[in-house]
Amino acid sequence: MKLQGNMEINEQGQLEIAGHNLVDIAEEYGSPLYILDEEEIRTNCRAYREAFEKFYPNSMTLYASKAFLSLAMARIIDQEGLGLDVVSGGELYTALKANVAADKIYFHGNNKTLEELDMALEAEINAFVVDNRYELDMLNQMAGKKDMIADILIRVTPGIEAHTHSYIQTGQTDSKFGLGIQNGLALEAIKEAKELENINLKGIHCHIGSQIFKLESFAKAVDVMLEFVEDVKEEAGVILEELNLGGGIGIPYTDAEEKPDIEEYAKIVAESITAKCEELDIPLPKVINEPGRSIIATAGSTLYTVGSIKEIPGIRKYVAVDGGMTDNIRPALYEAEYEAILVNKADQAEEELVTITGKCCESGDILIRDIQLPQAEAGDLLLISCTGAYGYSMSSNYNGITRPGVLLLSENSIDWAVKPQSYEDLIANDVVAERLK
Ligand SMILES: Cc1ncc(COP(=O)(O)O)c(C=O)c1O
Ligand SMILES: N[C@@H](CCCC[NH3+])C(=O)O
Repeated sequence: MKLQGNMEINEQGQLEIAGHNLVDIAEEYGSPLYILDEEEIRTNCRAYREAFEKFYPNSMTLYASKAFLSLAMARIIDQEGLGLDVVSGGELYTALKANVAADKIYFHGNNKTLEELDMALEAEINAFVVDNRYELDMLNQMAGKKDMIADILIRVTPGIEAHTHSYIQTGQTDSKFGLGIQNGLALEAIKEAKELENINLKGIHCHIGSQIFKLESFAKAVDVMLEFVEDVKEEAGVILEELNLGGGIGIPYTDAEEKPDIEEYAKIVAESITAKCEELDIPLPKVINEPGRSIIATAGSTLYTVGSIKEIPGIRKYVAVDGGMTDNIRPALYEAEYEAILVNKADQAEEELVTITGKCCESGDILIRDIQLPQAEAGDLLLISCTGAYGYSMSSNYNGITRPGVLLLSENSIDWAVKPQSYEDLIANDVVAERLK
């Protein structure tokens, strides 16, 4: 397994993160456990900030909260000078509770409820990324009642099919998100927005998908989006000042994948915008980008304890751990691949081929199919790397399994970003049971 962030193998052949021995961490905090390497989060944030400052200063990077959000995470993001993209009342609530300034928050979602729109209006967030005509009308009415003007971007689908798993492609015309450029729906919405009294249209947004390795896909999106900006100017007389290009840079989950470079991404985006604006003779827009995965994925890993081991002669050896699809749904949902290491045998030769399974009652609960590891035994500690994005945030209580805690590690501190759930937490909301006693 490639060592990520501040991982190191110590003299006893055990894995450490930010100088903390994970064997000791498991003893003190138990397993399964999500671990976050704070310095790695900050490094990734800085990489975006510095790259855009260098190549396109009129820009803002928002962290896509859906990848992982907690109060501590929101504070780290804020301290590093990034804004936040939220997609629900819950994420907005967390961001506000963490004291993130409202004008650094953008609100996404294809079906924001009226309560959520109201909450965001009251908070005076920077902008709504309006996904459809219904939302546009509701927002206009609600802002009108409050005597407010809602700043918005309109989410459009540029008709680009990014090279990624179909479940996480979002830029194509046949998508539940946004309004199509090619079929004219986006332009119609813009013409309507222009006429609405309580709406201020600042710009447009697109997100072509997630886990994208080909940086040219973003350049393609820039071209389509700016051609649309030009059309909007001609056809509706509206100057769109803000261009939000979404998130999506991939990260290498396995050694076989190569890391797209954040600086290279910013450079490609900046160069394509500058060239296209010059060609179309339109003003340079303010650029927003919203990375999630590439900020938090490599900073996170999951620590498990090995339990049962079953060998089916001539077929497969299953090594089961004390978590599974409840803490990481991505292998089951997207056939996502991961790498792992035996923490307490980190310097030993990888001598057997095994399959890592979880403990859920599902045959599909396999975390890693076919991985070379040192000889595993019950009680060994297994760490799966790069689980920081969409691990905890997509976790569930299936099979009555409690959500593991998220431990934030830095050189000088260890503390819970989120405490582990208890069995009591599982039944805390079962109110009617009282009557059935
Ligand atoms: C609108 C939007 N912005 C940003 C992101 C973050 O994407 P990623 O985590 O791939 O950077 C997503 C998720 O795919 C998204 O849907
Ligand atoms: N949850 C997805 C990506 C995010 C999709 C959000 N638009 C994943 O784990 O890869």
